[in-house]
Amino acid sequence: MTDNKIDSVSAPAAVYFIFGATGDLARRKLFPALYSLYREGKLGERFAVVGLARRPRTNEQFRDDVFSSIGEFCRYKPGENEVWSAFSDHFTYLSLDTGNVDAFKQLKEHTEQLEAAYGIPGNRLFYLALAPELFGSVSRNLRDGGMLESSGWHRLVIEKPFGYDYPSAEKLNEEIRHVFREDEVFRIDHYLGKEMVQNIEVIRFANAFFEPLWNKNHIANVQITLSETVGVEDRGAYYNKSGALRDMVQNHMLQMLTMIAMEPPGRLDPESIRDEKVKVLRSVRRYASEEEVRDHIVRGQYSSGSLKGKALKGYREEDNVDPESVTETFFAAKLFVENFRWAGVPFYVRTGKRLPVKSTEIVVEFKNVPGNVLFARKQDLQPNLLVIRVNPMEGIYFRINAKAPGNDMKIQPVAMEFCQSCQVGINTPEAYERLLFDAARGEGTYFTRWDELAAAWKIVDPIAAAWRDYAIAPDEYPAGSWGPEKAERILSDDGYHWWPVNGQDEDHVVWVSNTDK
Ligand SMILES: NC(=O)C1=CN([C@@H]2O[C@H](COP(=O)(O)OP(=O)(O)OC[C@H]3O[C@@H](n4cnc5c(N)ncnc54)[C@H](OP(=O)(O)O)[C@@H]3O)[C@@H](O)[C@H]2O)C=CC1
Ligand SMILES: O=C1O[C@H](COP(=O)(O)O)[C@@H](O)[C@H](O)[C@H]1O
Repeated sequence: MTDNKIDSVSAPAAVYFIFGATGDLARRKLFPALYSLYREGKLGERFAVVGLARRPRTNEQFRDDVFSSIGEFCRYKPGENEVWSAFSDHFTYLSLDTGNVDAFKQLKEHTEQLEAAYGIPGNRLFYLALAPELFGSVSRNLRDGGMLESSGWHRLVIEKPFGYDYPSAEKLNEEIRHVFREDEVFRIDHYLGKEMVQNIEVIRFANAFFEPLWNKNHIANVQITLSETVGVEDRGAYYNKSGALRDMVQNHMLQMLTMIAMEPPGRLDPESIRDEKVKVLRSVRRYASEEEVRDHIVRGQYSSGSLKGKALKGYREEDNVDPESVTETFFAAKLFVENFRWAGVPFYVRTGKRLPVKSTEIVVEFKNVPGNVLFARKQDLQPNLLVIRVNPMEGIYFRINAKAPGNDMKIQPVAMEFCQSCQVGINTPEAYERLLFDAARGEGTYFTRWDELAAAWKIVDPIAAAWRDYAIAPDEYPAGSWGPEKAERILSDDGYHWWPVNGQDEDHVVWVSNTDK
């Protein structure tokens, strides 16, 4: 087995095994990502893709599935042309039950033929687009079926959710680690693949004027919003067991928080960056008592309401959801990173389904200057904001105070904006594309290391336990609203408010943005 060296130019020759090839994730994200990488020349020609699932498919049927998935979800559209034909030739399908070791032996033979045909030196990437309960048995059968005996590298890419709580995550991790080394495991958090989340470290560490201000002396609070307009769609059965805390907070929200709060790493390599992120997670204040949880956390569930004039049903009426469910579809919290840099600075986070807009934004609110000394109209002074727009708009927005044109010394907030999506638009690589490419070239920075996951569960578990033990049920909010009223209160008690996202609620703040005009 060779080392997991990073190839920075293009993906090395490899076989990609897509377990769960007939499923939703493969169809919506993985096949389109592979096609985009191919179209951009990042896969080269020395690769093969093997689709694996239980239901029978011929190679032709499988290629047809891939074709329609790409047509629907990829930013490059496949025509019935030479490019498509050359690409699809790389795809084959094998019907396999992950519990059957003999099927893996058959897979080994199939793989060796492909490797000989394409000149692939035994590099194998296993993408598990499967329910997590199957991760352990797949890992074992890959080993017992001889799939890890090739001379190249072996990488295991796994999806969230990684466990239901810390003990189950630890058990899952042990099962995987019996077979794969930590540096061979790539745990996906697709938020880490988003352009603007990756941009945070550049904004912070490549600009002279942010880092000196990036601390408790100058930052009043940080707000992280990940709002969705969708409900639970057809994922009621999964979501009802998970809820917003496990579905979004344990992973995406805490990952964004760590990117904002981490110390500059000694070097920009995966381990140094992830070392710093783990330190942040370990410094997050843990809430466990009933009082702490009630005071700092908001748990909500949407009831019937409306959005853009469309009537929407409540969560409990959704398919495959228990009509008496106490699962939260909204989560907000006031968190603290208890270290020297951030002592006393609140990090307000909120995420929810059936909110008014689809938006992920991070707002860093700076402390105000002592306005009453120089400026008569103190109320004109608005705090400086740095807004990182993650999704769906991508860009950076910096709000400063300037003199309003005219004879009076009147102050108005103005915006300086870099709208990345206006410039590169739909060509921005999608998160899965970037992460698949990173995994194929052994670049682990934007994957979650086990100790990060463990630390995140240790923040989330006591909250879930307090909700259960003290019967803290979610507060209702009408679909299409910004969550329970208490979500405003956790800020207003401190003299703050949520800054509007996506230029919503314009009377709250002068939000002069080129993209919003
Ligand atoms: N869909 C999404 O957008 C996202 C999904 N995820 C995660 O990705 C994983 C896959 O999700 P998703 O694609 O939605 O799930 P689906 O239920 O759509 O697909 C599951 C896949 O697993 C295959 N499968 C199930 N049991 C076996 C088995 N014993 N042996 C071989 N194949 C099996 C199914 O095929 P068959 O029945 O033919 O065997 C199917 O291809 C999950 O962990 C999910 O949480 C994470 C983020 C987003
Ligand atoms: O992981 C998940 O993320 C999506 C939101 O992702 P985005 O990239 O569209 O913002 C969420 O809808 C889903 O519930 C969750 O499992």
